[in-house]
Amino acid sequence: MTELLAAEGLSRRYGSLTVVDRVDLRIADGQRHALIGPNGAGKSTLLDLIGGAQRPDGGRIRFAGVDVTATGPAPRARLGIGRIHQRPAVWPSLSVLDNVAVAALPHAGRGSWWPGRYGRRVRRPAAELLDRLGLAEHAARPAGHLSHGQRRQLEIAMALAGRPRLLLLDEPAAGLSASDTQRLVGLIAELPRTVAVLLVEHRLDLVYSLTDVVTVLRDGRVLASGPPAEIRVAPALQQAFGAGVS
Ligand SMILES: Nc1ncnc2c1ncn2[C@@H]1O[C@H](COP(=O)(O)OP(=O)(O)OP(=O)(O)O)[C@@H](O)[C@H]1O
Repeated sequence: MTELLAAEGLSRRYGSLTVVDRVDLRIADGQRHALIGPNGAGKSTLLDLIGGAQRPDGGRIRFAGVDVTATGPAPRARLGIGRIHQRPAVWPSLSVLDNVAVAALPHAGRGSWWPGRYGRRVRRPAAELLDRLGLAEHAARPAGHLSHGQRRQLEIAMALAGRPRLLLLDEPAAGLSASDTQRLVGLIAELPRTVAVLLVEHRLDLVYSLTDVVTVLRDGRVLASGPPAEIRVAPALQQAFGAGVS
C-alpha cells in the first residue's frame, strides 16, 4: 500500500513534561489505524500534532508526499486531513444540511461561497452524505437541536464533505448510547477505502473490530505497533494498561 502519512521522531513538550516522545507513525492509504494507551499517554496530543492544531518541538510530518510539519490545520485540511473532536463541533443555528454544505464549500469552486447562493454543486452532495449517514430526515433542523449521537454523525458528514484522505477520530464513541455506538461503528466500517482512519478509542473491542493496525502509547512513547491479533496478546498491552487487559 502507498504511504499516506509518515511522522518521524515527533516530540511535544509542555515545560519540562514530554507528552509525545520521539514517535514514529506511518499510515498507508486507506488504512484503519488505532492509537491506544492509558489516560495521559499523549494520544490526543499526537492527533493535534498530525492535524496541525499543535506544532511539534521535534520531528517531522509528511502527508501525501508533502512536508506539513510547519503548516497549520487549514492547509492540512486542504491536503486531506479531516478531524472529529471529542466534543462534536457543529454550527448550532445552521440547518443540518447547511452545516454539511458549508463544510463542502472549499471544494465547490468559485461563486458558491455563501450558503444563500450555493447551488446544486454543494447541496446535492451534502444531501447525499446526510442520506448515507442516516440524517436525511433531519436536514432542515437546526444542528443545535440534534442529540449528541446525531451531532457525532453530522460531524462525520461534515468531515467527509471536506473529502479527506485521512480522518482523525478522537474518541468518537465517547458519550454515545449503545445503539448510537453501533451505528457509528457501522459508519466507520463502511467508509470507503479512499479514506484512511486514525482512531483514538478507549474501547478495545471497537478498536479490534475496526482497525488493521494498532499502536500502543504510554508516557508519550510507542510501546508496540501491529495488527490487532498481535497487539491483544502482546506484553506491551499489559505494560500500558496493567494486567488483565486484552
Ligand atoms: N495544554 C497542556 N498543558 C500542559 N499539559 C498538557 C496540556 N495538554 C495535555 N497535557 C498533558 O499531556 C499529557 C498527555 O495528554 P493527552 O490529552 O494527549 O493524553 P491522552 O492519551 O489523549 O489522554 P486521555 O485518554 O485522557 O484523553 C497529559 O499528562 C496531560 O495532562
